[in-house]
Amino acid sequence: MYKIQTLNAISPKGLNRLPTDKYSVSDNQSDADAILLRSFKLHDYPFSNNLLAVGRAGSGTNNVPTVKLSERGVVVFNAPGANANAVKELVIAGMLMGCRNIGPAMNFVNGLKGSDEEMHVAVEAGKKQFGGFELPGKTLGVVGLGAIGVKIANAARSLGMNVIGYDPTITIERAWQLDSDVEAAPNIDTLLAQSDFITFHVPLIDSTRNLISTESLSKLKDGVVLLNFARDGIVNDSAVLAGLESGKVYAYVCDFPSNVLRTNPRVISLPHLGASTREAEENCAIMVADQVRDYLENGNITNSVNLPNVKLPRAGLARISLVNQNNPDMLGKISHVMGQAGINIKHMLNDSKGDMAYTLMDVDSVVADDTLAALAAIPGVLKVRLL
Ligand SMILES: NC(=O)c1ccc[n+]([C@@H]2O[C@H](COP(=O)([O-])OP(=O)(O)OC[C@H]3O[C@@H](n4cnc5c(N)ncnc54)[C@H](O)[C@@H]3O)[C@@H](O)[C@H]2O)c1
Ligand SMILES: O=C(O)CC[C@@H](O)C(=O)O
Repeated sequence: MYKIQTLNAISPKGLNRLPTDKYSVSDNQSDADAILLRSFKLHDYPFSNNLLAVGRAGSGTNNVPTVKLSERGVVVFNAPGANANAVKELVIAGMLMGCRNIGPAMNFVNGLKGSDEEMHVAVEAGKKQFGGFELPGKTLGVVGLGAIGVKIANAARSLGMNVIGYDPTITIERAWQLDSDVEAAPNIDTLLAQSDFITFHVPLIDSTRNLISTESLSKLKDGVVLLNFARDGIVNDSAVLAGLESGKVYAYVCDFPSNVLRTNPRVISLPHLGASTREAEENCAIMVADQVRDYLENGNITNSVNLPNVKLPRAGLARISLVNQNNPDMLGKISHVMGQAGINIKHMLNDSKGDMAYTLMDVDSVVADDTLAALAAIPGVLKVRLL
């Protein structure tokens, strides 16, 4: 029986992929084999020695201590693209809310008093304060052209906007998906200087902190609509406040409220709602549950952030799965142990990602415990399993 610890509400559509005869799923599990979570901050979590996998039912993994888990040979999965449409739709809504002053206009109406007739008079007299502007012909700058950024860039093109994107590590797959009229910015400063709307879709890492800061704010046009549906910290809240006061920033729409900005009338802060649709929650949970199950039962890896994709159809009596450091001669040492045990390797697949490597071997012999112990004793081998 595999033990699965859930640390956030994971859609039952995903949990149902883990059959109850093989999986015990609970939010209070000891010695879990795998953890499923969304935004739970895992950095100080006491991991069990049994832990094999962490499944992030979402895209960002900044709440997961991936380096620490890699050192323990734990595979970290995420669900790339599974919530991208949900975020795209909210960003398009955010752009429209920002340029049409929906927040201040709703506050105005909510504050009206008197009869319906008196209200109609106040509405017609007051509405001029909330006149906005339209999307066609304006330039949207998209920072980060991954699963979400590409969808937003393409949607904005279909709404008649000019789109400029910046992503120094865009993948070939994403570049193929991008509308050919999206312009590539040579650097972020060019994007900041040309855009009327700017939206961020990058992971929170050292190089993406404070992409909007007091310094970068000066590079913006006047009256820009800024959107942050990526992570808290990518846009500096104090810089935005200064921008709102000076007129550099027309409106700020974000998924990460703070006390500095929450009550500002030109700010729309949402409670981290980007991925909160029924469809996105189901997509993420199904994707991550399937990936974790395939790893636990077959050793196959799909969509891991710390290990390579390795997938081998089962063929043989037994399968050995090894997570190891990406050091020279690991395969030589592994093959030597198998040879010493007189075991012929029927199929073998090995690949690496950064400092980590992974090996799957199918064999037709019974594998004794001392062979597994000899594999585990190879310096640099972090996890060995017989499947
Ligand atoms: N608000 C929400 O609920 C919500 C939902 C999903 C994702 N997110 C956040 O959005 C981020 C992006 O999600 P995604 O699914 O598109 O991820 P993704 O991995 O598909 O795309 C991220 C892109 O950012 C690019 N990038 C990295 N550093 C960059 C830099 N310095 N400048 C420009 N581009 C850079 C990468 O090359 C990649 O193409 C996630 O990491 C997560 O933090 C938030
Ligand atoms: O799970 C959520 O609600 C948020 C997920 C989102 O932040 C992500 O990075 O995918």
